[in-house]
Amino acid sequence: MDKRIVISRKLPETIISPYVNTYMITMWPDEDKVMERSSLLKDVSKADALLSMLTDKIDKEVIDHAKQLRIIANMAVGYDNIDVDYAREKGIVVTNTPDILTETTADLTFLLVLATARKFVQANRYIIDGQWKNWSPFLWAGTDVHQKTIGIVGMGRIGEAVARRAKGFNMDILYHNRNRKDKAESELGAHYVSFDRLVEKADFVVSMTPLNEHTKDMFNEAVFKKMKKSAIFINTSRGGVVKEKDLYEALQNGEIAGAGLDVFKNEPINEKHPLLQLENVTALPHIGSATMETRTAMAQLSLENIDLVLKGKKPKTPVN
Ligand SMILES: NC(=O)C1=CN([C@@H]2O[C@H](COP(=O)(O)OP(=O)(O)OC[C@H]3O[C@@H](n4cnc5c(N)ncnc54)[C@H](OP(=O)(O)O)[C@@H]3O)[C@@H](O)[C@H]2O)C=CC1
Ligand SMILES: O=CC(=O)O
Repeated sequence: MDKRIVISRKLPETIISPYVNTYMITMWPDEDKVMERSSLLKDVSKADALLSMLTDKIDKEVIDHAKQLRIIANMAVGYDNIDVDYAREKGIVVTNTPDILTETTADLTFLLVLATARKFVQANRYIIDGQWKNWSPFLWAGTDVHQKTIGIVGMGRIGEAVARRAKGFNMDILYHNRNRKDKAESELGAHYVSFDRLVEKADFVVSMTPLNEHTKDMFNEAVFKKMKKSAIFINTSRGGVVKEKDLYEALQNGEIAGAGLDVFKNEPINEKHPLLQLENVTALPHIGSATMETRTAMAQLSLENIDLVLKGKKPKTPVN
């Protein structure tokens, strides 16, 4: 037992137990509090492996503190919280958790499409608050999802899984990527269009792109102005792809009809944030992949990657 794994959030014992006789494991004791920066810096200096969360900023400072770190296993598919290039420079492997969360995240994304279109959360709050006095013809009338046009920006693993759900609702599927996806076009009947055409034509604009220097703030004032006034914007990728002030103004001024948001620029978003005051926003606390099955699989894959690298083998899901 000479190798040390640092885990930056409390994980269930059942997930950790296969490794406790092989590795020294230092685990942050809190499930819902981010590991303090000072503890991260201190612990990483002695670690051979770090199992990080998307809430940990793994930047040059952290990497420079690491003296013998061989792997950063991020318990997420997105890795915009990690300076991957610097890790590579230092010979540290970075891994993520692709595929195993695809269907779960697509379910949540499509849930946001439906919930936002049908004002699900607002109608639920209305009945619980005792405001329902009568059935009436247009009470909480939303908009149809079936047979509408969905536009997916970032037609990758999750984007395609969202498109499969949209096909089941007889939707027209538009998508935009930097590269065309022939299989998605032939199997799902998805149409490749420019970003501008997608935002102009779609009834539901869904963001599924990773956050990077090219996608940062890609949904901004000019883009919201191009959307239909009836359009609904869904974001399950990263808050950083949206200029939230511009989104707020578009929603407030009726330039678009609604938004379903699982992710925000600063998480957790403050409950007083202007976006959360709008009736036409359905908001969730970054729970795209949050099912017991999927989160367990993500933690297990992260530990498998660590185990492989510490045994001198190739990890299953490297990003660098
Ligand atoms: N809310 C949540 O809980 C979750 C959020 N996520 C987020 O979803 C993201 C996507 O995950 P996943 O589908 O597995 O990733 P993939 O890498 O499979 O898909 C991302 C897609 O985005 C496209 N893309 C990249 N850059 C651009 C760009 N500049 N413009 C347009 N398209 C672009 C890529 O295609 P191309 O290279 O051809 O452009 C690719 O097809 C993650 O990075 C993460 O941020 C993931 C899981 C859960
Ligand atoms: O946001 C979640 C992820 O896996 O990325």
